[in-house]
Amino acid sequence: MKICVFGAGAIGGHVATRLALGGADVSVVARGAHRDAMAADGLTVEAKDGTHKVRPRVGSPQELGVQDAVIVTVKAPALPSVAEAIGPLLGSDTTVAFVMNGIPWWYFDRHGGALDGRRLPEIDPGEAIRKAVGVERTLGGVVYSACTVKQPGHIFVENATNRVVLGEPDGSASPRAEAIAEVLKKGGMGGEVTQDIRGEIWTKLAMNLAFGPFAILSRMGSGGAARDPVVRTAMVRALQECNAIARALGHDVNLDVEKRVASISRSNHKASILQDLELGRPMEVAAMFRVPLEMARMAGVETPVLDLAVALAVQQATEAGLYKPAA
Ligand SMILES: NC(=O)C1=CN([C@@H]2O[C@H](COP(=O)(O)OP(=O)(O)OC[C@H]3O[C@@H](n4cnc5c(N)ncnc54)[C@H](OP(=O)(O)O)[C@@H]3O)[C@@H](O)[C@H]2O)C=CC1
Ligand SMILES: CC(C)(CO)C(=O)C(=O)O
Repeated sequence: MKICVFGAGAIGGHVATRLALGGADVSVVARGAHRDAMAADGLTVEAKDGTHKVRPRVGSPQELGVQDAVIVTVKAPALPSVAEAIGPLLGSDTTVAFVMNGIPWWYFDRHGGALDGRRLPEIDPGEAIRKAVGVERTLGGVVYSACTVKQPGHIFVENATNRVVLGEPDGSASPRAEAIAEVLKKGGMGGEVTQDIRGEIWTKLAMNLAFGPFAILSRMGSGGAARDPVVRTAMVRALQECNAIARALGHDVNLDVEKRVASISRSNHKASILQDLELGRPMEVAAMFRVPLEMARMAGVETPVLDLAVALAVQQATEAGLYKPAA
């Protein structure tokens, strides 16, 4: 199976390595020093199950040509640049899986009900990615793995259990998702296929939406912020509000909020969106914060704690020049 990982940074580098270990013919699209290092010396992944070294092909979409599957693993603000470049990788049967955090551009496609077909212009300005890829090629994806690019060409994986969940926007059984999941499993990463990918998206997003704004406001790792009892109570309420949005949108998400907050309190992890703020990188504010709250309004759900925390966090991101609210 010919698979290209587009945006092979921390997560994409890990996924590309697992796909290569699983026997796929893997290539990567990347940029800068990290791309140059992968082209020169291959990709090294330092994980709990060992250090793995693979040599994916590194090139531009024109050089790599049509693929069986493309896995997109950029941060959400980079999607317009993916839309501009992805064309040469796509043939009539190419599957494109978006394995990213936050609400995806296709969320209301093939959704059914009153909200079916709603567009999310904050996530896909000008519908660039929709026009470039099309929903018929699209698979949703959620990833559980804590990865960083330690140095160009070298990915560090913090946690022992890593998995990717894939699913069709229309909730159907999916041989094309199964095919990718199988290769990931052979490569040593959990690969699962779900018939409720939106429920999976909300389950993961709850962590980003409920903890990310407090990380930005406190400038602390989530564990540090959660040790303050007032902040901890606010986090519990924020998670309850996330549950309520997901349920109002029809997903049987019922996170054990106390358990999740207890687990984040023990962690030293610094939320990725705070890392982006500190490093001056465009922040995934639309996909992780603003659009989910827009969806709460669509579903008629009140989210007072999230509203305040997100409004203050968005101010910080805007002040830093790392997020520009849609006009
Ligand atoms: N890292 C983690 O532990 C986790 C991340 N996620 C999610 O996964 C997604 C990816 O995150 P992560 O891997 O951390 O991000 P990274 O920034 O590490 O990786 C994205 C890579 O894509 C590259 N890129 C962006 N646009 C292009 C382009 N047009 N052409 C070529 N390369 C491009 C970036 O280059 P450049 O650096 O030059 O911008 C970067 O190397 C996000 O949605 C994130 O929230 C989910 C779970 C955990
Ligand atoms: C823990 C979580 C989900 C949110 O803080 C995260 O991993 C991140 O955004 O970095």
